[in-house]
Amino acid sequence: MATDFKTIPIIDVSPLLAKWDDPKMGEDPGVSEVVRQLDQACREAGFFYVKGHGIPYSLIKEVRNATHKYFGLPYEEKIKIKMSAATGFRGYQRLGENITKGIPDMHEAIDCYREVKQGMYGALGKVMEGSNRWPVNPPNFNSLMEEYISLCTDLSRKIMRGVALALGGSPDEFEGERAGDPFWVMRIIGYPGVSGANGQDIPENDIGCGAHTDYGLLTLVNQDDDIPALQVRNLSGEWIWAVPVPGTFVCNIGDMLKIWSNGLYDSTLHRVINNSPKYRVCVAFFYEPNFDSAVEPLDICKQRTGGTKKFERAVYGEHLVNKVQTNFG
Ligand SMILES: N=C(N)NCCCC[C@H](N)C(=O)O
Ligand SMILES: O=C(O)CCC(=O)C(=O)O
Ligand SMILES: [Fe+2]
Repeated sequence: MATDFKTIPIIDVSPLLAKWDDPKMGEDPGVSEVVRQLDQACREAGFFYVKGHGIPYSLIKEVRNATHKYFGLPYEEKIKIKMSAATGFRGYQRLGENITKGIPDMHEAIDCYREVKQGMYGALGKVMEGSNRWPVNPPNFNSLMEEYISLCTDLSRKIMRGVALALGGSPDEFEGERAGDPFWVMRIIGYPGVSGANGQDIPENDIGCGAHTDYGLLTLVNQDDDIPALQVRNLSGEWIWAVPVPGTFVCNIGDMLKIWSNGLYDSTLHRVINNSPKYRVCVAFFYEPNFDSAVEPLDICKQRTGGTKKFERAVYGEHLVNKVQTNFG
């Protein structure tokens, strides 16, 4: 459960990354210190900044630059990769198309998901079947994003090994049937600056993305360096800014980790408001359980929270499909 945190901690994960595949990683003093910080951040805020992650700043920047270029194209160009139920909800959605708690969000986006081949998960996977839709402009967008996805997947897996230790488990707690074959989601998002929606026949409001929690395990947010817009809600309902810290990712916990941890860690509400005159982009990478993973409180976490389970079992793929279907009406 989130507390009345006022700031979001910064965690240097480099000691964890150096030892991630060492069977004795839990005994390493550097790793133990990272694990302690992860545990505190996950309990208090459900949000932290990650530094020392090893993903080159040049790539992080290039991903955002390419995103600015794509959203800067004329609508007719962007809509060539339109998202629909027929594409497995992959592709471009215009401003106001995504809905949060009944209100259209003032963002446009490209949604991408791990590929789901026909029949891969039976009826469970049907809605998400499809391959990603990539723009031809800017050139190399596809390969750039594929490289980025691969690095974000590796980093997330390693952070989850630290989280597993923080929960008192073995580093492999989230491997295998749980998240050894992680589903991933990536949202490439653009938020017009104030008045940016003018002339597009879209109802104006100032909420770029309404208050929500993320759906899976961990999110890595790559946001523009110069525009504060992401806000995180603390226990008393104050909105705390996750101001950009160049070179870091904002990392937060999703709904499935809340369940697995039996509420030791919570998926914290957050929202986006771009009050600046500048167009803001964010590339959010979501590291999630196996699509068909049945998620229920871990025994080690139940023991630490009074012995009873606080959440019912959820199948990750069902949770995702429910969300996707309500997001687009
Ligand atoms: N895959 C993730 N986490 N996407 C987050 C989107 C949040 C907004 C969405 N309309 C909602 O209400 O969930
Ligand atoms: O734009 C951001 O900073 C965060 C976006 C977000 O919360 C999401 O897509 O789930
Ligand atoms: Fe989010």
